Amino acid sequence: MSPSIRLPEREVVLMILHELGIIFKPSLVTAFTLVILRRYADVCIPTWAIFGLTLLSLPVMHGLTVWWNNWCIARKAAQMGAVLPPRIQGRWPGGIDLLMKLTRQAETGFLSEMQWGNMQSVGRTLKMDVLWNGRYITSDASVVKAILATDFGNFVKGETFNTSMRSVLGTGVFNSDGDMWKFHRSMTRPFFTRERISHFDLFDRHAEEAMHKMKARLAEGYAVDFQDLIARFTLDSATEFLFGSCVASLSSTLPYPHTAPAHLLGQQRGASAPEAFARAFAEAQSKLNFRFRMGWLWPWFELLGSETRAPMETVDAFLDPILAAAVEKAERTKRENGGSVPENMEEIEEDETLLDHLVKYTDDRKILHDEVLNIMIAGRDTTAITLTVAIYFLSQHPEVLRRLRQEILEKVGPSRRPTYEDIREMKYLRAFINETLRLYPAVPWNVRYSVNDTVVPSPNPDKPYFIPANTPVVYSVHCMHRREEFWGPDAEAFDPDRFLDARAQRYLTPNPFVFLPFNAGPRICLGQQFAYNEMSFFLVRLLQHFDDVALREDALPPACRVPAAWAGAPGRKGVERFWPKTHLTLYAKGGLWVTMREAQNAEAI
Ligand code: HEM
Repeated sequence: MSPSIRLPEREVVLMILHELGIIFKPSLVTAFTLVILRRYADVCIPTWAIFGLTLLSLPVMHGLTVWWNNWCIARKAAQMGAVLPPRIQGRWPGGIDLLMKLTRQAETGFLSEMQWGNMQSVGRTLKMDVLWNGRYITSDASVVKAILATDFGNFVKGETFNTSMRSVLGTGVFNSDGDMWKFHRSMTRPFFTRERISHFDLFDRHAEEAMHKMKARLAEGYAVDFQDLIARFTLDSATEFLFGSCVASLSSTLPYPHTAPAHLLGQQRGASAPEAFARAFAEAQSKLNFRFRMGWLWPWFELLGSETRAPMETVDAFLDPILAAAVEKAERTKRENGGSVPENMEEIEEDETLLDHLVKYTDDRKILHDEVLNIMIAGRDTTAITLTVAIYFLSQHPEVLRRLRQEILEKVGPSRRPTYEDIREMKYLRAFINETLRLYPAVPWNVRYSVNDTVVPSPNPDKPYFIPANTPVVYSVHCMHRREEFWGPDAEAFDPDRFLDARAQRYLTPNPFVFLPFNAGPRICLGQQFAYNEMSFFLVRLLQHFDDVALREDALPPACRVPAAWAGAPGRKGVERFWPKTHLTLYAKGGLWVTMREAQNAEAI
């Protein structure tokens, strides 16, 4: 067989057969019934009529099924004393125009723009019918609270989500439910103790290298793509934290802006293994996002082979030797100990990495692979994009930068390494990070599937919204974080003080579910404290070295610049100078190119 021929994955074939079965079942039943009637009941039906009725049965039965389903839903809602949320319907059959609009918006629009518009016009929770399938969409904190916490058992990631994500996430913690999820979570949780997550040596080495790299490039007279730089920092930190050996992505050449001379741009061509890994990782996540948007239709786009296979081959080529070495090391240790396994698996030795820890639980390469990859996705891109947006905000708000530096210099001074206690006491720093996470949460959109028929709060306390079993409920933390009723009339403004002044007591304290960058309930982010420490540490180090940040839009390729037509649009769309996009996590289109000024005299701010 020629290597260029791509065949569909077995899973994709099965899904398509299943869908074909659903679509053509009415026609098959009609044809079968008519043939039986003609043959055995002597009913005179000409062949052309059998063909015609079989064809006609397709739209008729489909229409009847949709009508019947809607009728059942309305009846069950009434029985439960509930109502249905407002509905967004397309003009074309099956809401295909909505799907096209969603796709176009994802490509050319501002983050969440279409759904934000829908929610502003019909309400915080709505139902959208795409391809004859209803999905609920919400930015209501009380609904999100029900999904994630109070009615946790009734909302799962679900089989549909699991299947579409499996070729990348496997059955790791992000992509499993029930016992498998509990197993992943319980074997990973002990690793995130305070002692572990405040080992700052690791961050310090990589942060110093990142500063050094940045200074060298700035000295050459070029802007730096901070998104790329920080992704290397988090990749090196994550691999060292997870595997005990870092991939040294910071050691290879940083990208030059597209305007640099050809000989410099040429240096970037052959990507190093870590770079290839990072790129493949991002590509695989983009494919997953596409699948999610397409709903049940996605397998049809992968008839010629899985879209994630190529990027995952690159990812696995990078991961597999690391996993093999860890399993081998664990087996060696076991042999040296006369074949015994540690008695208390929760006990973690001083120099133990997460992978060393995981191999105590299992030597199943697939489980190890999935778990490590999930933690990489969970921990690396989220932290990197939050720091990227943080730097963007520093470039736009010099007064915030000045206050932040002041706090850093007062607390830590111009060169000392910050400690865990320093970071805990730096209130403005925490408020700054929170405000960044509020306006641009790293996971802006998420989804859960209902297990049983259920209800969630609506604006009318006497009439909750009904949600039928097995329905996707898509929740947007990004939209929730911008709602005026949850954050006040200045919800769209960037202002870290809202976490420190009376606004915190007024809005956040009585309703903590309005701020959920790390999720909530039993599936709350395991790495939250690790992330705060890593991000705080990096920001302290950065502002000890630099005292000014300037955004360099001229270094962005023109296609990645914010469209001129957005100027003056309502909300953040009208003011933003970077283009926020999302696959599983958020990213800045084309990167975030900046120049920074080295601090000459840190005491003189
Ligand atoms: C700014 C940084 C971070 C943000 C905004 C963030 C956000 C989130 C969110 C929203 C979820 C829920 C996903 C879902 O259930 O669908 C999550 C889960 C998770 N996060 Fe984080 N995260 C961050 C950093 C980290 C780090 C550094 C690690 C580990 C090194 C980590 C480990 C995890 C894990 C293991 C889960 C899965 C929890 C579960 O499903 O039980 N995260 N995170």
